[in-house]
Amino acid sequence: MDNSSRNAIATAEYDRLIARHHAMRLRRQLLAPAAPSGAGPAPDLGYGGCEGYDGAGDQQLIRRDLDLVAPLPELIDQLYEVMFRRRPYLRPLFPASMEFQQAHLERVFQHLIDHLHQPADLDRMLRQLGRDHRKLGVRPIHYEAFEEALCAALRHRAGEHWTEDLEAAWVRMLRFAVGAMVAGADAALTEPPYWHAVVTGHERRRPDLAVLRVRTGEPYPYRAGQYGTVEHPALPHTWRQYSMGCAPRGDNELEFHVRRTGPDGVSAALVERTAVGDRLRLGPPRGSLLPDGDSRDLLLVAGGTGLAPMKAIIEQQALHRPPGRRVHLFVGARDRADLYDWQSLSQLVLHKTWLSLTPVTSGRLADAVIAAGDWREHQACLTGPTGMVASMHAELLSAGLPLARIRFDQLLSR
Ligand SMILES: NC(=O)C1=CN([C@@H]2O[C@H](COP(=O)(O)OP(=O)(O)OC[C@H]3O[C@@H](n4cnc5c(N)ncnc54)[C@H](O)[C@@H]3O)[C@@H](O)[C@H]2O)C=CC1
Repeated sequence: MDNSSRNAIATAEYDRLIARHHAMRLRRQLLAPAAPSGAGPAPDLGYGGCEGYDGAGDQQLIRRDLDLVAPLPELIDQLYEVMFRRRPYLRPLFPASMEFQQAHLERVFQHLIDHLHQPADLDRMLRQLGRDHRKLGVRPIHYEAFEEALCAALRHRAGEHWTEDLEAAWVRMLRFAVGAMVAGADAALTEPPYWHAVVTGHERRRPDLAVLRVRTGEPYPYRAGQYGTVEHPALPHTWRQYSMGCAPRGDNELEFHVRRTGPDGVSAALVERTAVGDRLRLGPPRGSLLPDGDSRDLLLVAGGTGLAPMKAIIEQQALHRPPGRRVHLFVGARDRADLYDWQSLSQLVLHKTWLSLTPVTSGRLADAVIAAGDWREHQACLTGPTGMVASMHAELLSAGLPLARIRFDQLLSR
């Protein structure tokens, strides 16, 4: 059997699994006593929200003994090895190549450990993650398998230095995270776990870059500046994040800007092996680049395909903009030819006195932004390569912009 038939069978099986979950979800909903929408934590896990959880205490314990179990990539490697050995039936829920999955989990663990003293912020992020995990067919039982494998991996790595205290702190952190994820998944019961989409446009703007338009069957409920995950039929169970490059529209059409990062993978498939009429699946929207209820002037700094969410934000501002707000967009590109969306940006900027657009195609993007003005009273949003976001972040902080007013998507940067 060739790869594409195998993939087709795997996808069909997966679709059947998801359909079963849909049916169970519906049944639960019909049988459940009326609950307010967005309600509640999963009662079976007894998740009572983040109140009462001493995240700062666990953070201290975990950090104190982190060397015993570090480096994280090896801990995670062992965790998956144990999990798939003990429960091989879980393997098909994961992509063929585990490399990205492992790196993603490493970022999640690191983010958890770094922010455990702020459980309320984590709670919000984890609920979104739980909502997102519905597309994978993840059930609470899978989290048990994960916890069992994590404990085995921790013990193995710490060896004779293992202590009950250390394991207990990790387990509390994990259960807090799982509780929030299950609560997030349950609160999203009324929406599909993923959306079907058909490609309606595919423009190869650079040898390694395409701008795609897709149309979802059901409305895709996102806000400008958010991102979603995309699965290509050639790579089942492999989901990659891309920001939506237009504001929500009535016709359910979305835009994605995709640069190929390597020879294989979802980005390469989307750039090189995708055509109008192809079908994709989208996971639920995530991210909170643009804060609600703020009317300050906006400083938007985008590097490369980081332009996509900024374009969505500008389109949104053109529709609903707090009175008097000005918006400054800086776009960094490797060179002029790499300003792949220039035509559309120039159109967007026409007749908008509140919007200014500055391309930066030589020198450091951060230097150009800092030299161009006083940003201390602005709300800043940063998107693009991790190094660019990090340097822009540091420069804006030292130029006097408060930390709370510099936004970027932490788990998005590679
Ligand atoms: N919402 C978001 O935060 C989004 C983030 N992205 C990320 O943006 C990146 C875009 O990649 P490309 O289009 O290939 O960008 P690119 O490599 O073409 O870089 C774009 C700009 O960033 C600057 N830059 C690149 N690396 C830098 C570094 N280490 N330090 C300072 N400046 C740097 C370049 O000089 C250039 O001006 C990807 O990593 C993607 O994951 C993409 C879309 C949305």
